[in-house]
Amino acid sequence: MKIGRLNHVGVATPDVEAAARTYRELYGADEASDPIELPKLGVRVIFVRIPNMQIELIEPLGAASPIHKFLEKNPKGGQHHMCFEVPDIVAARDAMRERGATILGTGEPYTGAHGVPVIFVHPKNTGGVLVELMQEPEGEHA
Ligand SMILES: CC[C@H](C(=O)O)C(=O)SCCNC(=O)CCNC(=O)[C@H](O)C(C)(C)COP(=O)(O)OP(=O)(O)OC[C@H]1O[C@@H](n2cnc3c(N)ncnc32)[C@H](O)[C@@H]1OP(=O)(O)O
Ligand SMILES: [Co+2]
Repeated sequence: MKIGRLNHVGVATPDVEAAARTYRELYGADEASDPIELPKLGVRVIFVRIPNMQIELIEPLGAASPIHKFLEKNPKGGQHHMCFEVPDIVAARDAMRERGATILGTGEPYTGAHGVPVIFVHPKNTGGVLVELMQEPEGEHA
């Protein structure tokens, strides 16, 4: 198993609309989704679409949000994770385990913000970088 395309970089922020405005006004990145609330995932998201990848702006949603603590430590926000596509998320999870990595949560892939299954690998396994792996969307390389 080897990781594929960088699908998105996750950026945590206290305010996804304000952050999207910055990417539009400072960098001309003017293709962005409306805010999307994902209560089961504990985040509110705006996708800023740039060529070949996205910036996933995420703000906490609900008391149990997984990014609360991150924003306590980084009140203005910051780079949060990188997400790579894999052809088979279950095979990828198994390979990560075989290679000694810690899969976060229950260890089972679950549906992420793109409607496909994802897993997260603990930052300690990647030199302090939180890595998300996501099932390659259907027809990606059609
Ligand atoms: C899934 C929907 C969407 C998508 O793309 O589909 C998203 O990507 S939503 C993104 C938000 N969801 C997640 O991040 C889920 C996985 N994350 C987690 O389970 C937690 O955030 C976790 C365990 C990575 C950290 O949780 P927390 O900060 O509450 O726990 P700790 O303080 O114990 O952290 C342990 C250790 O990790 C360091 N840390 C925390 N967050 C990050 C980060 N984003 N990047 C790098 N390192 C991080 C933290 O500082 C601790 O380090 P230590 O040296 O032990 O103090
Ligand atoms: Co993500």
